[in-house]
Amino acid sequence: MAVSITDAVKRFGTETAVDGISVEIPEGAFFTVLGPSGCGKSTLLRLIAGLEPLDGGEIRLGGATASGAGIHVPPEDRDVAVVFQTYALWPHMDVTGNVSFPLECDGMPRVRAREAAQTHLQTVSLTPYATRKPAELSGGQRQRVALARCLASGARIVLMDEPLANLDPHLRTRMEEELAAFHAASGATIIYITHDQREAMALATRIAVMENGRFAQEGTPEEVHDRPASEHVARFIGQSAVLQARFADGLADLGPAQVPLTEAARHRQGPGRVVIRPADLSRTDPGSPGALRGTVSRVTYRGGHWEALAEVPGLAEPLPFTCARPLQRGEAVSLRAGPVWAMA
Ligand SMILES: Nc1ncnc2c1ncn2[C@@H]1O[C@H](COP(=O)(O)OP(=O)(O)OP(=O)(O)O)[C@@H](O)[C@H]1O
Repeated sequence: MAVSITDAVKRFGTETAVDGISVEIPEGAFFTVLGPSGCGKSTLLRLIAGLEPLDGGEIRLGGATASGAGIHVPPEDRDVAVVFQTYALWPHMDVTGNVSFPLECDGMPRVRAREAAQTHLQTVSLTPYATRKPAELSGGQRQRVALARCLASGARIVLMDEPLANLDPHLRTRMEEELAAFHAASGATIIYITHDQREAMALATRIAVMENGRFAQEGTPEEVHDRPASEHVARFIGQSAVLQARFADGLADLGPAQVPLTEAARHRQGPGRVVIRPADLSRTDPGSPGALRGTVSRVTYRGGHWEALAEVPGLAEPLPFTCARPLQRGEAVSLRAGPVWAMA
């Protein structure tokens, strides 16, 4: 395992920012920690980097204890590089210097360090900017300098704290592709923090959804999206309606209609809740069996398709669905659901 965390605890005064997290992060993973502001994401990253001491538990990097009872390996002695939201570039050095300087500090002769920097700048398509100062670069280019510096460090574990947060949406999408390419080129284990679930889904091989200092769920993007373990996870990842239901014989009785459960949820019996996402809903005839008949309450054009909500009498929340043609508020709509995921 690249990173093994066992019962990690970090307190600030009376507040517990990290509250007993355990996780195994395999070599080469792109591991995303997703959660709302203040849930403890940055603190967890700082613990892994060694920027904060642990109050309890253990962190092992590459099999060796880095933080634990009586042990705290300093950040510079961990095989870890950190990319921050603010890029942390040296303003007085040019792009090449920003990449080569850490290598020189590690004892590499100046000429060799600058040659190595050029190779990494080529990887992130920054060769034409090698002699510019950070102030003469766009946000995306500055972030690429930070990535080149990471590549140069040769660190096997790269920690990224919302590295795209300061970029405009268009550039974010492009940088996501560059991060995926960076991951492939470096083969490093990446631990990536974000509160943007779309970004987490796009990049991660595994996602942990964090809530109040704990991992509410950890798994592949498909697992946390399709089989959320709790209402918090269901609501944090993608659009959904979470509805009370009664389960029997592979069906969820929602009141107005019965809908089929997914294979993995078919064993459920008794009361519980279902998660209905837009992909679970399709238009149907009002008279067809299982039809959920309602009224369109909101319509948003999303370029090529429309996102809408339907209020269905007897359901506590509106159903989110997508449609290929324009709809009107107040229009009658019939939807067929399923198979849908069930929670206890
Ligand atoms: N140095 C500190 N001293 C005191 N409290 C702190 C310190 N660092 C973090 N905290 C508290 O710990 C909690 C978790 O903070 P953290 O920065 O880890 O959250 P986060 O999930 O990264 O939030 P954001 O997405 O807003 O950056 C917060 O309530 C915060 O106020």
